[in-house]
Amino acid sequence: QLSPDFYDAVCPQALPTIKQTVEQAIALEPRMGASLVRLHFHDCFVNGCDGSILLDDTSTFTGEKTAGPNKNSVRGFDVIDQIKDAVNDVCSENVVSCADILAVAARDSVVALGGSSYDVLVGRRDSTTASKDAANTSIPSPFSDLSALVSNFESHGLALEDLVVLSGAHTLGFARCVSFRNRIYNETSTIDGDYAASLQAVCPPSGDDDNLSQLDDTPASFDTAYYQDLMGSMGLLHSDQQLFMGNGSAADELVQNYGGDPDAFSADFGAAMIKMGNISPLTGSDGEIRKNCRVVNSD
Ligand code: HEM
Ligand SMILES: [Ca+2]
Repeated sequence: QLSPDFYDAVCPQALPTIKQTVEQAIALEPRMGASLVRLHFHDCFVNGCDGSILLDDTSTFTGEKTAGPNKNSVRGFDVIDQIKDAVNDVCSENVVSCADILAVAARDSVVALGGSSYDVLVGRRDSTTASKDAANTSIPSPFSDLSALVSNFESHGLALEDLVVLSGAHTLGFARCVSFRNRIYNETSTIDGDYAASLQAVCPPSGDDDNLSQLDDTPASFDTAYYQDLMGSMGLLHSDQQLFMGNGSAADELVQNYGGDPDAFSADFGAAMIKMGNISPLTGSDGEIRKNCRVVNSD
């Protein structure tokens, strides 16, 4: 039901406007591209790509922002507000959904940081609700083993191939010390020693939980360094290194393939993002087009 030209008739300026705002934000801070890609992922994995992650908590409503995987971690909400304001100006406030803004902003971020473009499918509508519980249970944990990661992705209709290529999003951005502390102190058999030592310098055994480390060697370039890092036992997260354990598994082969084939990675990444973006969208008369991405419409 989603289509690449949903806005062509109703607001031809929608997609160019989103792109322009994304490019401005990334010019100010390259990491914002990573943060926007992740927002779309954390939206889609919680009851589908319906903009639920964008709803603010209120005194009577608890949304997804304070769920474990999101709290003190997901970012980019101000940029989504800027984009929404800009499309509300060129279209009308009830035309472009927040869920579509997330999908398009993710694509534009990938492209701005050097990835290949793909046609985003649009026409999603926004939820009128959100689920902190679902956010806690549906988003994969960085402490999971491969089998749990595969099961999680399968529960969202995604296969091992999708898991490996979508994890390639970790070619961008950063993680906090709390997300990789156990790996750098307790997983000595699967981590490069010099790499672990360099990380221990920014992430002490306790405290400094929010200190950051880049997820791959080139956190502002959409490239294959992530896969090369995995092959060198330099995956930052436990879940990253689970994709390459050097035992000739199907996951290992996919990592090896992408590590040596940037074109295949870029092409397959785009296809997998489209697949992820198709998870349970609201369409037709379901949901609404939010006027403000942070709150459900009042009328
Ligand atoms: C396979 C399971 C995955 C796990 C366990 C996982 C886990 C994580 C964790 C723990 C962080 C760092 C958060 C923090 O420390 O604050 C992170 C960052 C990130 N993740 Fe994932 N992730 C997964 C898959 C994905 C996918 C599928 C995408 C997008 C398609 C994605 C995109 C990102 C990006 C871009 C960042 C950096 C964000 C920034 O710098 O603001 N991740 N991920
Ligand atoms: Ca990179």
